[in-house]
Formats: sequence, structure tokens, C-alpha cells
Amino acid sequence: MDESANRTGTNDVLASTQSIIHTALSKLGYPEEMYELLKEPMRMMTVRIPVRMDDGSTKIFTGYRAQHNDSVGPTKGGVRFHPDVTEKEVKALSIWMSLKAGIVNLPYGGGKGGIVCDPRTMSFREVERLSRGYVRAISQIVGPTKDIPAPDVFTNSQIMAWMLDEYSRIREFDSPGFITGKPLVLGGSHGRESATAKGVTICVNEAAKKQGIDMDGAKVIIQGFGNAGSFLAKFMSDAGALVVGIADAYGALYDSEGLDIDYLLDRRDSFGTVTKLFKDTITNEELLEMECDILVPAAIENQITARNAGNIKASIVVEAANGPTTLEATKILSERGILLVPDVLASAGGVTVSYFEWVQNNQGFYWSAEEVEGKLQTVLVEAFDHIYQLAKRRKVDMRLAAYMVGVRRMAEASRFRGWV
Ligand SMILES: NC(=O)C1=CN([C@@H]2O[C@H](COP(=O)(O)OP(=O)(O)OC[C@H]3O[C@@H](n4cnc5c(N)ncnc54)[C@H](O)[C@@H]3O)[C@@H](O)[C@H]2O)C=CC1
Ligand SMILES: O=C(O)CCC(=O)C(=O)O
Repeated sequence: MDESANRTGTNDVLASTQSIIHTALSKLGYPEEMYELLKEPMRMMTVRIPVRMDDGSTKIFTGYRAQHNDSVGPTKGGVRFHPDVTEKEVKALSIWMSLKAGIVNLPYGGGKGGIVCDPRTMSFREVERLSRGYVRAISQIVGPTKDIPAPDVFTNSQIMAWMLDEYSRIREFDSPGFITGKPLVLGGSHGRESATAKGVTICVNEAAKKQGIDMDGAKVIIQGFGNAGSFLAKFMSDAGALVVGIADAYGALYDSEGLDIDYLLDRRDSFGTVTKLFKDTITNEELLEMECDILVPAAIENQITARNAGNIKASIVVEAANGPTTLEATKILSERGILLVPDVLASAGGVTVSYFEWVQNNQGFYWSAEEVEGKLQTVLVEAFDHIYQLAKRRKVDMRLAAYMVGVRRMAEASRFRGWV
């Protein structure tokens, strides 16, 4: 095991992930070589993307695509457009995608992409040119049977549509299965837009049952008001819960009587920003420590750390975001009896419906919204139950149990292929 993976309490998402993978593999009895194989993506591509800006200047953006392990099938995972994207982060995100695929039993390995940029400060056409440039730069290593992108932070179905169009031009045939999270008219699936939040909702409900919390009137705080966070807020308030707090990148709103979610949904912009419209805001840090029963981080990494884990009031934390809780904070929450449903399980609804979308594209036959939702419900309830029981049986927290489930299939496939 390498030095960095030995560090605990680190906010280095790659090192933390490697550390848990190492523990999971040891508990499953795999040799050190398996860890050596799985600790890093098998392929990492860095690209420089020149984009002509509206003022006539040219700006060069840096982008990444990581393909973690393709022993089970093609790699799959979203593309993030964010100023804080780093190579390490994209690597960790690709490993988490492998684990998600293992947990919900999809025939994929993990992939992930990212571009260092801030689309909030770019025009519509500049974002289009950047999206197309990224696809041109990575076109050799992606494709419907190689590596299938999807949306993530600050990317959406419009960006998927441009990427699909660019790929189809390069390949000279229409390839809807190249990317998921597309608009319905281009071969998207019913239910993909809300799938991540639907999956989180299923996990919240299952966790509430375990902790004896009645969802009717339960107080929920959601950090992030984009794709995952805003649909989740709607599902929670429709189910009778009180969404008492929400946050975006600029601040947070809290009301112990419950926020008017329909009003906030009406006023938010396409980047999930809404708090700028209000004077009476608190900070993201403050929101996480406010009174509630259920806390859902649905924004970015490293939000619950050793610094604030002791002050979290919720009795359930469900991770809609990838990597919102550090390793040290996970331990503190577990010692405090707080049930933490880890990202690789809780946020797997998105990739599950992306898989359904890809299957529908491959067969050219499309399902109803009810069919998609029913299948997602079955998959996630089973996955939750399996991991919850395993955690109890092996006396480990749900994150480690989820890693044990997620890593096993990839390790087995790599072994059968003779890689280790
Ligand atoms: N979109 C999807 O299908 C999936 C998303 N996720 C994860 O869910 C999380 C949110 O993703 P989406 O909702 O898709 O993104 P989004 O772009 O739709 O929304 C992101 C939200 O996070 C907020 N945010 C951005 N930077 C922030 C910061 N520094 N501090 C606080 N808030 C910040 C934004 O203001 C916005 O409200 C990410 O961790 C993503 O990887 C996980 C699985 C699937
Ligand atoms: O829908 C997908 O393929 C990937 C979603 C994703 O990027 C994630 O789960 O983090």
C-alpha cells in the first residue's frame, strides 16, 4: 500500500478512496497485487482544448477523462465542468463509478471526465464550443462500447446533446448509446433527469425506517440545489417532509418551519443558484450544523470533515454528492451513532437509469416512465438492504460494506481475465 493511502483524516479524495479500497480488499482476502491494480485508473487522458471565445480571443482549457477498470465492461461516468476540477479528483470520481456499477450490478467499469472551467461565466455558445472540443479531444478513447459519458456538476442534457452531435459527426453515424442523460428526443430515457434524486429518496426512506424516523414532518437539510439537490427537495416536500435548509455555491437558506420549495424551484437558475436572491442567508458551513433529522450533502466533496462532524445534528446522513464526507468524519459520525448512507450507494440512481438509457438505445425500444421508476426502485432497495445487512454482519460502517460489495465484482472479473 502506498504512503498516501496510509493517511487518514486527509481531505485528499484519491488517497481516502485508495485507503478504503485497500481495507475492503484485505477483508475480502485479495492479495496486494489486486490493490495495485485497482488503486488508480487504468487509463488517464489529459487534453488541452482551444476554444474561440465570443470576443475573438482563444482560451485553452484543460480537461481529463479517467477510465478506472474495464474488466466487467465499458467504462461509464459523468463529465464535470467546474473551476476546482483536478486530475486527482477525476481519478477518484472514476473509481467511485466502478464501485457504483458493482453495487447496483451494472455491466460497466467506472469512468469520469472533467474540464477546469466555470460555465457560469461563459456564454451559451462558448460552452457549446468547449463541449464539442472536449469530445474531439477524447473521441479515440470513448464510444458506446468503450466509455460512455453522462452529466455531472454544471453539465446537463443540452451539453450531452452537443457532445452526441459532435461524436456522431466524427464517427459518421448516429450513436445515441455514446452518451446518456440526453434530451428525450435524442434517445434520452424517461426518469434520467430526476434519477439521482429518486435513488437518494429511496435511500433516505430506507434509512429512516432503520432509524425509526417518520418521514412525514421529518426535517431535512439539503446542501446543493442543482440536479440532485433540487429534485430531492421536491420529492422530500411532496412526501410530507419539511425541507428546512438548502444551499448553493453562494450561501444557504434555513427556516425551521420549512422552506417553500416550489417557490425556490421557480426562482433557481440553470446552475442551481437561488440564494443570491435573498438577503437573509447563512453560510454552507453553518447550514450543515443546523437542527434537522436528515442531512443530504448534494454539492461537492469534503463538506463534512473532522472539523464539523462532531456538530452535525442529523441522525441520518445520505450522500447524494460524490465524496462529501472525509474518512475521519465518517468515523466520527459512526461513533456518534449517525447512520451514514455512502455516496457509492446513495447516488447510484443516476448511473442506474443511465444504464437503462443505454440499453434502450442499444435495443431501439423505449420504456415508459413507470417502467424505469419501478426498475430503479427494485435495484436500489435491494442494494441498500444488501449493504446494510453486510455492515451489520461484518460490524463495519456502511461505507466499508459498500466498498466491499462494489470492489468484489471488479476484482473477480480482473482475476478471471488473468490480470492478477
Ligand atoms: N447529476 C447526476 O446524475 C449525479 C450527480 N452526482 C453528484 O451530485 C452532486 C451534485 O451534482 P449535480 O446536482 O448534478 O450538479 P449541478 O451542477 O446540477 O448542481 C450543483 C449544485 O452544487 C452547488 N455548488 C457548486 N459548487 C459549490 C460549492 N463550492 N459549495 C457549495 N455548493 C456548491 C451549485 O450551486 C449547485 O446548487 C455532485 O457531487 C455530483 O457528482 C452523483 C451522481 C449522479
Ligand atoms: O449517469 C452516469 O453514467 C454517471 C453519473 C455520475 O457521474 C455519477 O454517478 O457520479
